[in-house]
Amino acid sequence: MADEEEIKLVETISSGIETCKQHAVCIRNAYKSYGTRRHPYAVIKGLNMTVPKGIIYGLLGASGCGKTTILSCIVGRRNLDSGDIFVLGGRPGRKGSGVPGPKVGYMPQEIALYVDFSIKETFYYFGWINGMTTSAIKEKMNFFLDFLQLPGPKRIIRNLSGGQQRRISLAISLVQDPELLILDEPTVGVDPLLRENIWTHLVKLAATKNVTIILTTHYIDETKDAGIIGLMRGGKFLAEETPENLLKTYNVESLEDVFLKLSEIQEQQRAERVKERGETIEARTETQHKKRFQKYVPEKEERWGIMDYVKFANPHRMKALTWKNFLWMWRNVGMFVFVILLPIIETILYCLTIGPDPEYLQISYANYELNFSKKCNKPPKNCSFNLLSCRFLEALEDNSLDMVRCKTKKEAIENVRDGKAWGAMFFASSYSQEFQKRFEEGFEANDETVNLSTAIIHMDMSNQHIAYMIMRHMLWAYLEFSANFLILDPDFTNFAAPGLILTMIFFLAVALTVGALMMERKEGMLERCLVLGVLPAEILLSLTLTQCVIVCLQTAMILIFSFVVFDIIVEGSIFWVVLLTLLNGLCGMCFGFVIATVCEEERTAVYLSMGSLLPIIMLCGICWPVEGMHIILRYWSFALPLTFPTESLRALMARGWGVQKTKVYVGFVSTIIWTAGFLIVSVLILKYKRG
Ligand SMILES: Nc1ncnc2c1ncn2[C@@H]1O[C@H](COP(=O)(O)OP(=O)(O)OP(=O)(O)O)[C@@H](O)[C@H]1O
Repeated sequence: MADEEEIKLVETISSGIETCKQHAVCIRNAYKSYGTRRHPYAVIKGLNMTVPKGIIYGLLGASGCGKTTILSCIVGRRNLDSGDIFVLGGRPGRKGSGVPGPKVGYMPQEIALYVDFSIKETFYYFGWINGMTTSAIKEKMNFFLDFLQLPGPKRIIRNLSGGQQRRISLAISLVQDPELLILDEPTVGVDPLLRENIWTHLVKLAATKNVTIILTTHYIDETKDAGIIGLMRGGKFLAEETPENLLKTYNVESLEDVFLKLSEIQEQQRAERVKERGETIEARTETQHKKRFQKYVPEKEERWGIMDYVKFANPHRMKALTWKNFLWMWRNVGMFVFVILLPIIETILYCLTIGPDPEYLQISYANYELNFSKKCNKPPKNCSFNLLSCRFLEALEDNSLDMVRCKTKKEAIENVRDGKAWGAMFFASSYSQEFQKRFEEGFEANDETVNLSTAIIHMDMSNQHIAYMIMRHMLWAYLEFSANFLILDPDFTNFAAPGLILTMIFFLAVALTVGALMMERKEGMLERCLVLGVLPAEILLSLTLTQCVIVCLQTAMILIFSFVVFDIIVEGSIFWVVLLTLLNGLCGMCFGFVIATVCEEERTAVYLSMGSLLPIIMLCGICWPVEGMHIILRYWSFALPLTFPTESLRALMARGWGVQKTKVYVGFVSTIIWTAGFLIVSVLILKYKRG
């Protein structure tokens, strides 16, 4: 018996769903909450909504009651926690439903327009997104400019009033003649006469073209012309009726009074239920809903196949998106010139600041072999051959060291203590003589000979880098002086250049894409485009295409300045160097996409991209060889996107290796894997990040 009842219940629900699908929009037992799983905040609580085709549906309710939430579920940008929703016969967001898509015109609450574009450019962009021809768009634009009393088509959106911007937003949602029109507060800030005209136009659209219109408004009485109004309070409808029936049933003068009466009744009922059963109406309905739908077996849905993910890049949408990106760049040309010049400035700064040895570092010395009467003057040039201390000092004296002579050892040490010199050096009075003796006797030389033939050095070690640099310089000078032996200078500029080139390209691309995508999200444009059926992959592809132009220019600038102007060594094929650098720019772009899609706030995105810069520079072997890091960090380092490419570029540039060497091609493979990974993650986040 119980089983029969259950079967009957399931049949009733299934046939109810079939009827539901005939309406333009049909929602049953909808629940939606925000917040966390532990602390949910219910906004929609068991809501039912029926919107027949070809009518105007006024969705009314106090601010914060959940109207926008319902609309975003209808256009497929948010998911219900439970319940059923059908829009134009399908479930929004499901394969083949057509929602999101051009069948739906959506005017969000935010302006959602590119404020740097003109009115005409805005119409063109949205028209092309919807697959319209340019002449059809022009015709529509002229009609709306006249109808909505808008200024000339060349006016820039930024310079229009708030009301004018909203009217353009309204016109844009109507441009493609959608089957379903969703308008979130279309008449805010609009002159009463124009509001009347808008309503007349909407009524005409519904009557003549069978367009279904759902709109929210705070002006209750303007909905007298709506076919049905839904009065929403406490996450559900108080009533869903024609305005005439509501006025008649409750025997009042205005819809405001109907709302007031229904709200009072709802409050009364709530109090009674709590008193009677000790539970709220919502709690009871929610429990019933759960029980009922646990038994309901949902219809089989068509699954998304792999080809559905691959089949993107619709030509008209790609044309519109790419055109929009280039136009946006053109409108912000100053910023983009700066972005292209930035790598040149960075390369120049890098080559001039990192690597070259510090110059004119003062060293005080006391040479007891010479008997100068003047205090602290330079060592004499062309001193006699047998004064070896003098020859050593001559070898030391170049741009790096400034040898300052002192009379006594004490004076030289005091100079170091006072911070006037980085080191003090002394030669005994018999230095040359003892040096020759030591040279002749070799290991046989006694301690006294060794001591007197040694140039003693005291260093100020407060700045280790400078101290080691001076010591290294002295050692070379000594080797040159003693054995005339030439050692190659291990140049830090050339060591760090590959890593720095990749870091510059990578992070400039990150900054560029984070900026572009966050801008789209901030202005509500992303949401608007997604509702029109633009695929996340198309948005990312179009951004990649446009940003690629910038990355190519940046790469050219960096490489020309590094190799041509600053003579950074490049022994290997320049083709592979350029290719690896460009691939890293692409990888940076995709990393930027991940950051921009993960972060809700622009500020968080900036922190995340800046915060990732320093660890990557430190851990990817850019400033210091990976082999010199702590063992744990070494493993961690290999899991970062710039480590292998840096090694690869270093091998190409310094060693002149070809791409067939493992160390080189691993850099390319690693970059490609990271790029694909970042891209997939960002497409998935864009696709599934809904409320
Ligand atoms: N993303 C979100 N995260 C958490 N809470 C949210 C989110 N979006 C909306 N809310 C909350 O849900 C409730 C309903 O919001 P919603 O925007 O749907 O109301 P509304 O009826 O459209 O309001 P208004 O008329 O002022 O636009 C509000 O209390 C709001 O603070």
